[in-house]
Amino acid sequence: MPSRTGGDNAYGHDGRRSPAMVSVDCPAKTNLTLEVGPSHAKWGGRHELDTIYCALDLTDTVTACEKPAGSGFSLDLAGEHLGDLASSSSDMRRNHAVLALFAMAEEAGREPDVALTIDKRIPVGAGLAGGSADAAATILALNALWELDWPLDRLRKVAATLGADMPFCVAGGYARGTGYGEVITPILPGSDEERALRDAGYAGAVLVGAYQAQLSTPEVYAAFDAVGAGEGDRNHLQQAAISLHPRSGRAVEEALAAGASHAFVSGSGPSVVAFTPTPAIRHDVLAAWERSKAVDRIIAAQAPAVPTVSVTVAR
Ligand SMILES: C[C@](O)(CO)[C@H](O)COP(=O)(O)OP(=O)(O)OC[C@H]1O[C@@H](n2ccc(N)nc2=O)[C@H](O)[C@@H]1O
Ligand SMILES: Nc1ncnc2c1ncn2[C@@H]1O[C@H](COP(=O)(O)OP(=O)(O)OP(=O)(O)O)[C@@H](O)[C@H]1O
Repeated sequence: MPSRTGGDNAYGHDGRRSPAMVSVDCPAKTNLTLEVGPSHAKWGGRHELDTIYCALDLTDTVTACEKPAGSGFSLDLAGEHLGDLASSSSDMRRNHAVLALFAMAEEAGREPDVALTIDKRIPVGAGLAGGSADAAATILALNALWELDWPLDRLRKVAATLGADMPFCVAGGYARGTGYGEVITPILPGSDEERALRDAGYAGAVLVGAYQAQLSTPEVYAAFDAVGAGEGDRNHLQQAAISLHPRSGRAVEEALAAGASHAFVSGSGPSVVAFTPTPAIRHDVLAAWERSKAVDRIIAAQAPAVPTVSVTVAR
């Protein structure tokens, strides 16, 4: 579940002040397992999935503020690594955060008069669901800004109209995803399944190996249709991603050789995630990647993580 600061009494009932600004830190995701089945026309050609999602505390921050009635939306992007979002041809109206604003406005019967800012830290086009995290953050921010107080299920329904990963990103943590990835069964803290994931080493410190290069998710699924899953791969898209971006394969091998308890291509790639159970192993994975230049950038994170919602009330 998303956590919330600003105090339960800050807004929401008669006599209390309304939110003026809402900021949401939304985690990136990876897939601890990703089984890919056949594609279906009814899902626009998307493939059947059975996956265990895991959120990482590598976050983007989305801030939403009310604008004057009739003034429309605005979007500001900040960050050192904006990938293809930085290009002048990048259309703001196709940004996942803006699509989420439109979807929420329609569902709530409101005008999208909102100023959005995104502080981007999640690498773009990296298999880390950065765009989905921004959309999920926007949905959570508007739920608070507009004092909708919709339950998670309703927020997830809006998210599912926008993309496969988005319903997971709304609450993060660990969860099983089925359907085309949008049917979410949470794996709750303290449950047997959660303990099993932790015992298997899927918790704690991770290193994310990131790249300047992006991979297109549809192209990776198309490559999967051609090459299939690699033998023994828990991520069925790994072989396809590596066929398009061989450096990811080298980074996985080096992390495993350096002692990572798990190392794999994240989702559709090209990023690589390595679980590092001890400081010594973490040091060795870092050293291996730095020496070989198998990745362009190394980001430290923790797993799992949940979104946080911070509300500032009007003065
Ligand atoms: C690779 C993953 O990140 C793993 O969690 C997701 O499956 C992709 O999630 P996403 O980027 O939110 O995907 P969407 O935006 O819904 O779909 C983008 C494209 O990816 C492919 N796609 C996506 C999901 C899915 N179950 N099967 C697919 O084949 C389709 O070509 C689709 O047109
Ligand atoms: N807010 C956003 N952040 C990142 N990418 C965005 C955003 N809005 C639109 N996009 C577009 O979406 C494409 C995929 O970006 P994203 O970072 O979500 O990839 P990804 O992590 O590989 O996605 P996934 O793992 O969910 O398939 C990019 O080419 C980018 O232009």
